[in-house]
Formats: sequence, C-alpha cells, structure tokens
Amino acid sequence: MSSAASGHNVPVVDVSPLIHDSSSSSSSFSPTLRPCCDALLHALEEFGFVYVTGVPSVIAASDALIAPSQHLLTKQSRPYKEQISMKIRPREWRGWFGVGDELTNGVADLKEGLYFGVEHDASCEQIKKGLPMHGQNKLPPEHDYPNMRKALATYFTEAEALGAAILRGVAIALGLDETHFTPLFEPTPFSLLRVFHYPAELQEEQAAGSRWGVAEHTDYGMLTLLHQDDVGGLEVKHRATGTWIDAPPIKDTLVVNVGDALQVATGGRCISTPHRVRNVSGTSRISMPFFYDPSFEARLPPPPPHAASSIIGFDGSIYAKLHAASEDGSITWRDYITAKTSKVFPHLAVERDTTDV
Ligand SMILES: O=C(O)CCC(=O)C(=O)O
Ligand SMILES: [Fe+2]
Repeated sequence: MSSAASGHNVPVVDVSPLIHDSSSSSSSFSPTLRPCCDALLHALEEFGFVYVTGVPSVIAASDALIAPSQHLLTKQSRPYKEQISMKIRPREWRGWFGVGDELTNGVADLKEGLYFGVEHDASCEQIKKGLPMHGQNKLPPEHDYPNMRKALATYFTEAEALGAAILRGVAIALGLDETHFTPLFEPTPFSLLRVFHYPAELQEEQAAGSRWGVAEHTDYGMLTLLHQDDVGGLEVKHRATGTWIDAPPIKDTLVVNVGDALQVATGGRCISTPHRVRNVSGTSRISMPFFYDPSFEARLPPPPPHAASSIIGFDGSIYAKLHAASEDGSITWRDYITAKTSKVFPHLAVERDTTDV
C-alpha cells in the first residue's frame, strides 16, 4: 500500500535550529529548538524515520560525492570496477561489490555498490593491531576522478556533524543531558558510507515481488543518513498499522532512520524500523546511505530486562546471543557489527570466529 493510500507519511523536520544553536544551557535555547527536538523524537518514535531539511552543506557535500560515484558505477566496465573490488584485502571492508554479492536476509540483493569507511593510515594503531574493517579506502585513479578522496573526507565530516546534532536533539527531547549519547562515539565514530546502484535492467525480477534491490532489514547502528536520487523505491514498515509505506524522494532533504543500537540506547523509545528497496521505475537508481555508528570499541548497554525481546530490533537474535555470551552483560560495537557483516558478505567474513552467532 502506498503512503498516500494508508494516510501515513514519514514527517519532514527542519533541523536548522539544532545546527545553528549550539548553546549548552537549556535556558538559552532558541525558541525554535525545543519544538524541533520534539518533532524529531515524535517521528523516530512513530516511524523510526524522518526527512530532515535545513542541511544545505550536507546536501552539497553529498552531491559532490554522488556525481563521480554514479559515473563510476553506471558508466565504467566491470574490469575497471574490479580494480577496486572489496575482494582485494577483504577484511578492510572497502571497495566495489557487484550485483548479487551482498545478501540481505540470506538472499542476494539486486544492486551493486561502493563501500567506504573512515580513512586509516597504514601507520595508525588500529592497522598495526590488525583490527577488522579498518583500512584505506579504495578509489578509482585520481586522473579519472580528481578530488574524490577529498569529497569523501568532506562528506564524512559533514554527515558526522549532522548525526551528532540529531542525537543531541533526541537527547534533549527525551529530557536527558544533551551529551547523553556522545560517549558512545568516543574516541571517534566508526562511520561507514555506501553508494548503491540499482540497475534499471533488473526491474522485472523485482516487479514480480520475489526479489529486492535490498530485502527487508533494519540498520545495525545508531543513525543512518540517506541521500536518494529522484527515482524512488524505498519502503518503510509503519509500526502501528504493519503496512508498508513509501518514502519517496523529497528535494533538499536527507532521510534519517534509527538503527538497532539507537533503539537499544533509547530503551526502545526510538524504533529501528524494517525497510526495503525495490527499483521498478525503469531507470537506474542511486542512493547513498551513511551510517553514523558508535566507536569500534564502544560498549553498548544491555537491553532493559523488562522489555528485552521487544526492543532489540529486527535481528534481536544476534544481539541477545552476544549479550548472553558476554561476561558483564555489555557488548562492544565491534562484536555486533562484525557478527552482522559476516552474514551479508559471507565470503568476506571479517572475523571468522563470529560467523556462527
Ligand atoms: O538504498 C536505499 O534507499 C536504502 C539502503 C538501505 O536501506 C541500507 O543500505 O541499509
Ligand atoms: Fe537500511
């Protein structure tokens, strides 16, 4: 059912008050700040999704990265893209993957894409320690795509600042200290960026309803910030009615959604909502999700006992098993993300000891 037919639409919230008002005392908040925080929380409680506006610098940074990525994905040959394949140094979890390589819910998605992470220099501590999912981003030759590495760094900076601002707003609306979620991101967020291409030629299989661009899933982390082009195809499950509603493109907005870790961190107030993508438009679709996630070694709180099964998200089984196996009841972000990523690219399992969770 479309959103128009169900009467439910993911709300649009202007978050510019949160970006421009950084005062740390509630008595000096601008008059527009609290309504903005309340609207954000309300959307994340009902839908787990919100469109944010008032973020021109993030949109500009995202446009600067999406243009070369789109060219690379839609215009270059397979051998060209294979030069930067994820299969090269697979534990680093970066580079290009082809249609059918990534599984959601055990089924191959009808999309290809690029994975990027925080840039790690070969001499940094994390690389020396051999941590999984750390490394250098794989980019096409600079003479073909000048400035792409710079555009990537700029987008990480902009998107992380927006993620932090939104979480400050959620904390204020929940009546918590505005820095409540900050420790989870220290010393640095473990952000990931993906650029997806849903080719037009694969639409017939999706129209039949048995295959998906991305099958139903929830996101793992705290917040996802999604730039989608103007094609559409994202669907969100509305908790109250159980219906699937469209989240169509809206100009100058980003779609923001709650992941499993934020659902846990808010005691189930914000919901990590199942969503999926189907491109039956007849044209290629490009999207760019940015995952604003905790630091790699951050400790995630155990779910409150009274509500354990209802707040641990769509893939609560992994979360619950990891908690049960941990000595003090807390798990690290590393535990959760490596267990999850081992399922989506089984042949690239980054920490083999966690694949049987
Ligand atoms: O491509 C999209 O619109 C959404 C992708 C998504 O849900 C994800 O990568 O987690
Ligand atoms: Fe997602």
